[in-house]
Amino acid sequence: MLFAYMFVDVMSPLQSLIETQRGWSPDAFGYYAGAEYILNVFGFLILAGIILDKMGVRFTGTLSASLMVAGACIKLYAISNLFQGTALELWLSSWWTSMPGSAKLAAFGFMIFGCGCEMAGITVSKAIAKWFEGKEMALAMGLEMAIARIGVFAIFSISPRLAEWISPQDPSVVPPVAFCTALLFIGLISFMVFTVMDKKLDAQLGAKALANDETAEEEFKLSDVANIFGSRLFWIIAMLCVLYYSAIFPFQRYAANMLQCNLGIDATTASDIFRWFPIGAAVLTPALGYFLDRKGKGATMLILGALLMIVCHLTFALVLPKYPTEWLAFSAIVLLGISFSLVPAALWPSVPKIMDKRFLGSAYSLIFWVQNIGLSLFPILIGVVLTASNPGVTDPMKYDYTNPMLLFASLGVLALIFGLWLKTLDAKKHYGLELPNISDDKEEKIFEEEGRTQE
Ligand SMILES: C[C@H](NC(=O)[C@@H](N)CCCCN)C(=O)O
Repeated sequence: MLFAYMFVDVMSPLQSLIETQRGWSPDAFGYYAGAEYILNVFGFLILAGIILDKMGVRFTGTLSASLMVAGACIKLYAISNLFQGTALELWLSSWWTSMPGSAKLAAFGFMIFGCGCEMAGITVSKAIAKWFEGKEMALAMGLEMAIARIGVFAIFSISPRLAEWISPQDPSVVPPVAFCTALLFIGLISFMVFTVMDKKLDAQLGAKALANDETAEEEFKLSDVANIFGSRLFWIIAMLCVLYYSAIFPFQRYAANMLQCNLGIDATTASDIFRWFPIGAAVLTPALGYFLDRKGKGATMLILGALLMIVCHLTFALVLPKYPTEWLAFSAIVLLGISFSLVPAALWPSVPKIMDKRFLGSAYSLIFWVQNIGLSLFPILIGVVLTASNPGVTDPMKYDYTNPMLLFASLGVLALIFGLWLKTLDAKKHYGLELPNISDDKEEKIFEEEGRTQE
């Protein structure tokens, strides 16, 4: 996942370079960036969940890593000199001319990569749920997410330097993309090593099940997908997820410019403030996972995370324009980082508590699917609101971000409502969302108590 998240953002700091080198306009860049989610939104993710539950973690993980490598290779070829002047490039450039042939083929590669990336995301979640059932599951998920956030932070720092590495006078987008493609190959090999370990775990679990005289797990059926869609709890979690993440990932794209416009600072200073957001989340998510494993309070963490997000986005919308100071922006970014630790740390480990093990893959994939719809639509909506709120503004340093930030804050309010609803339902129906994941202590205590009474 580290290498996948690095590949996702490898081109983000190189927008101006690809514009001068290959003629990608900001619009073309936007279409390319949105391509990551397209096939997922049009149903691939649903299929991915079914494949995961039918074929298992090992097959699906290998398939998803292979898709990521294939997509990355297509994108690398599209932006390389090798592709320039080929018959395919000339043909691709001959229609929808505002989107150069290289951008179209790169977007196609990114679509394939995006299928692999989200498929890998659900596979990893299911694999962690399997490996850490009744143990430090939230800590393991938190560490996995922390590593991914470090990847985002790292690639923002490495990518521009790699672009200048071979020829500082004539920077190119090829070395960073080639570097990340090579990392994805390493990721594929790592997953193959994991499949060997996972086979061993299955053998151990099988032996244990036989020893305990357990019957085989019930098989996944296609009708389970319909059952998930019919579950009110699924929809509450999915809505919370789409509303919360739509105010985070799309915000990430606009954050640096929003800070520049409010504070009148350059892009580097804005990035220097903003980078504390993924780093803060990387540090805190495993710590909160550790807390959740031992103390529980998952639903409360979701509510707190949504509340913090509302405070931060309202600060960016209403307070920062009036009191434009770097410390205020920095404080709000740090608070948002805390929020971005609370919600993911609590959300993903909650899914195995409310969904049956045999269709966990489909449950994750359907939540990702609903989330992907929001992630693909909200950047467009924010762009439209930003343009409509700034008629006649041509200087990109002079945008008024009040309305887009209020829109993000309102997503937080809706996420909060779903969080409160979830907590109320949990209190009534006892799904265990507020309970710790680790039951050993409890069992040991009961055992000790029983031992004492027997004595
Ligand atoms: C675990 C979770 N991942 C997701 O929500 C992914 N569906 C979306 C990743 C988007 C990266 N372009 C997370 O990262 O918290």
